[in-house]
Amino acid sequence: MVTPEVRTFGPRVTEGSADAGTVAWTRAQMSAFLGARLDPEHLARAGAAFEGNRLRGAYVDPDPTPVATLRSWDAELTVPGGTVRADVITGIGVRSTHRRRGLTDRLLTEDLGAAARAGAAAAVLTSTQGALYERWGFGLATRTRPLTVDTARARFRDPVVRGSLEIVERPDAALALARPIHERARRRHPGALERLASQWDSVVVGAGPWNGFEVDRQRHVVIWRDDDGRPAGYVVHRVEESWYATGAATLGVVDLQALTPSAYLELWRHLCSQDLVGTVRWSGASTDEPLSWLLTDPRAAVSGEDDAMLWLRVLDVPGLLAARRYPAEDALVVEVDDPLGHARGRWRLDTHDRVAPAVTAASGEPDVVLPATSLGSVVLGGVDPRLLVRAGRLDERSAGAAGRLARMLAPPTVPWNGTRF
Ligand SMILES: CC(=O)SCCNC(=O)CCNC(=O)[C@H](O)C(C)(C)COP(=O)(O)OP(=O)(O)OC[C@H]1O[C@@H](n2cnc3c(N)ncnc32)[C@H](O)[C@@H]1OP(=O)(O)O
Repeated sequence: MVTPEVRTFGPRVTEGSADAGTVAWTRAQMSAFLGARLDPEHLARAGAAFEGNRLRGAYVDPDPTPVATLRSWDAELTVPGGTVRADVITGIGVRSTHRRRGLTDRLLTEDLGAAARAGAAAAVLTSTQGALYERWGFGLATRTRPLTVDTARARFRDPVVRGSLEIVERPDAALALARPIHERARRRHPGALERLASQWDSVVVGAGPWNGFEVDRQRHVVIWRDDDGRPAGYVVHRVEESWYATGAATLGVVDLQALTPSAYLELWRHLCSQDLVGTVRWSGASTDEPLSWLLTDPRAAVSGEDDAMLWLRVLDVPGLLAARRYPAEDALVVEVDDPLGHARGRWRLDTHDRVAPAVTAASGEPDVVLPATSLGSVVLGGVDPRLLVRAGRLDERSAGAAGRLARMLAPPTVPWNGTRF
């Protein structure tokens, strides 16, 4: 059997058409995900949407179409108290005739190696399958928890309406207002990512390669301004089940970002007070939404089952640990086991200086020993190290070390990534 050759390149689009390599790569990736068959115009749009990304493919010559694909790019990832550069990975797809031959392993191992050499502190992905990515050192770091509101029961405790709302019809105008809000909001949530222009397209107009760039005309963007007229929150929503049969539609929240408690309250008041709406549902909500605390009847807002969102793979342990801030002053020696090598080692994490935590190579006995997957899960603060001790996934070598680590890693807000990719 011929061993496929791995090639990496950037997409090229000139005068409205994508080059042959970009077209073949995009077609292969769409087909691995059972996606839409794109015509040349849309292939060029897909290529343009991938601008600045790394396209990796495994090729069996002379076939110009790769049998396996992977796409990645650099983006800022929020960590508690700061940001790091992360390698964002998506589009891993293998032709059905070439599965289970180690092609994902090759593409992913190469991508992680290149990202580590280029100085990325971590790699992140969202996954179609939960059992897949731990073998490459990814740990589940953030979750979402769907929120469903019965609008007939939702009465807000605070009757005073603040600020003003604007329904922005034009997508470019909506984007110009929403983007700066998101840029500030994402820095408050460990696990949040900077968005590519193409990701904004999919949020605001609902168009992307997966649906043949079909515009979702059900989407509406509402901006909230404070009493001084400053934009401080927005919601993108769409009707999921029409009011036509029942007189009570289900409104889906696509994205909601609020910079202040008032922005959050007023956006939800708006969502829940519309005529012809019986239910509001946000599948991508955080696991600590304050909504039910704003209502006279907390049970008007019901939370569903958690879903896995962001998987994180640490590539640079000292870089990542030194970039975040810690609410507790302490010092621990942490040993990380990593078959791929990127995170392997023993470090002393000293957080006595709250502004400049020290991470140094250590030779003494470790207080905790954990695999790279567990480090990926705890490093943003979304998973308590004591839970992983109970699950046999973190070894506490000195008494109470997992609790001390939990206090050091506690995040300012629960990690949340509201952008699936
Ligand atoms: C970040 C993202 O892009 S998520 C999207 C993932 N892609 C998809 O779901 C599209 C459809 N599926 C596919 O294209 C492929 O089946 C993939 C990408 C899931 C796997 O690709 P393959 O090339 O077959 O994987 P590869 O042969 O490298 O297998 C590597 C390891 O993962 C294991 N593995 C492969 N698929 C799965 C799976 N679905 N669930 C659990 N383990 C799996 C293999 O058994 C192998 O394990 P081993 O190292 O212990 O032997």
